[in-house]
Amino acid sequence: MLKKYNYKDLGSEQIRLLVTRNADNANEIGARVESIIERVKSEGDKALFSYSEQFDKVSLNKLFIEFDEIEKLASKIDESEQKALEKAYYNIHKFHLAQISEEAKVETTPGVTCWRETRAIEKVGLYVPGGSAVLPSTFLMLGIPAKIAGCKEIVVCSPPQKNGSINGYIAYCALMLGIKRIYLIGGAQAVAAMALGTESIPKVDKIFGPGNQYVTKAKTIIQSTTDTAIDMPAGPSEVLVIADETTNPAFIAADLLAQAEHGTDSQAILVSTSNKIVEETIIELEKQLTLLPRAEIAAKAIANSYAIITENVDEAMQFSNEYAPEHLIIQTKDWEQLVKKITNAGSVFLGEYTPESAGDYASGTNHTLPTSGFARSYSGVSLESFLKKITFQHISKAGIKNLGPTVETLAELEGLKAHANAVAIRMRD
Ligand SMILES: NC(=O)c1ccc[n+]([C@@H]2O[C@H](COP(=O)([O-])OP(=O)(O)OC[C@H]3O[C@@H](n4cnc5c(N)ncnc54)[C@H](O)[C@@H]3O)[C@@H](O)[C@H]2O)c1
Ligand SMILES: N[C@H](CO)Cc1c[nH]c[nH+]1
Ligand SMILES: [Zn+2]
Repeated sequence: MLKKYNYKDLGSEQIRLLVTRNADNANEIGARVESIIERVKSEGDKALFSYSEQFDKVSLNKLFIEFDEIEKLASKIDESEQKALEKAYYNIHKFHLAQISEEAKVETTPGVTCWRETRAIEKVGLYVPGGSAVLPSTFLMLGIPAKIAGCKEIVVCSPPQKNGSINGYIAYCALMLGIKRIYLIGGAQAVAAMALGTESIPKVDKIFGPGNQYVTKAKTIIQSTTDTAIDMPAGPSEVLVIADETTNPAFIAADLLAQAEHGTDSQAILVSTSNKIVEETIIELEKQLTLLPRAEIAAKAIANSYAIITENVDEAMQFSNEYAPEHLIIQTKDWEQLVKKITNAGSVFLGEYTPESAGDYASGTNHTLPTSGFARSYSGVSLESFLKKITFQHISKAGIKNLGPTVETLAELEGLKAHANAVAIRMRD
């Protein structure tokens, strides 16, 4: 069950260890992923067929399914399920559409105009996880901003099901998104295939999407070894709940378990000013766990998690900022006062009636978020993730006369005469 610590008893080294989420077998995962990437590089599709047999236990005869099959699979899902996916689509679309922004042109010096224009990243790869649970919600979280951005080529990979196909929910999302082909590949091999290209899988410019430790490791390796970019490291799910003496322990337990059920390597942290609430949450966790189909997975994740008791909410916030959680839930009576004090978090859920699950599925925000402390430096996926901003400038004849001497002086002081000449040559009458 949840281990308990008193914040005031923790030294800086203990805090450092508590906020570090290194997997026990990180070296083994790294070595395995490197060899998967190498094999995809040298063998292409052949390696992909082989890894599907090895890891997904499926013998595929083709690496993708196309529109006819997607349409057939999508038609089989219940109307109520279609409606729920459509409602999620609508809200996610509305939130991401509002992220379109225009920037003004700026005249920095008379005759010198600078501005930025936005262009979509042309070829993007979306990874939709499907190992322990199939996540159509993730398909919407990635596909909707990619479509709004106007990406020309959208390559989608998701692990094959045991029948060598995909499930109807993924198919229904593909129909809504207008995506006509889905590649049946999972894990590190999918990331490698999209970064390097194979006979069947097109190489892309940027890879998006969450996944387990193999997927996340593959993304970080390809980011530094190929010219394909990634959105961020978005690995095993995490949540940190800040609670005080007024928080409902049943709500806390429910929110902790919602992330714990994703995988045994998920983390669910409670930081509370009240020991009583922590004790009651532990009782609630035990009660609610017994009702979950994925109780075994969730129990293991909870065993890897902990509760911290602090003197006040400011101390709780301080720990949360050090931990930099993927999801931060603040359920204290004065949650408004803590908002400005948040410095590191992927996505924040405020108040008693804001479960994190709402953001996972349908409130509108994106659930593809940085984990493992990367919320200190990365944002979650948004429309911007699929866009590039290109800077432009135009300088008139009068403008170069105004700016030229400054550029010449700076070029001279750096000893770069050719730079100075490129300006001087234009300033002669
Ligand atoms: N951070 C986020 O934004 C976010 C969002 C959604 C989900 N998630 C996380 O995504 C993860 C999904 O994980 P998953 O496993 O269910 O699906 P997944 O699709 O990420 O991984 C499945 C694939 O892993 C590979 N694999 C499995 N065992 C392997 C092994 N021993 N060696 C090499 N490769 C192996 C297989 O190729 C398989 O197809 C969860 O940890 C969940 O918490 C994170
Ligand atoms: N909580 C996950 C992000 O860490 C997203 C998700 C998908 N489905 C359910 N939840
Ligand atoms: Zn979730």
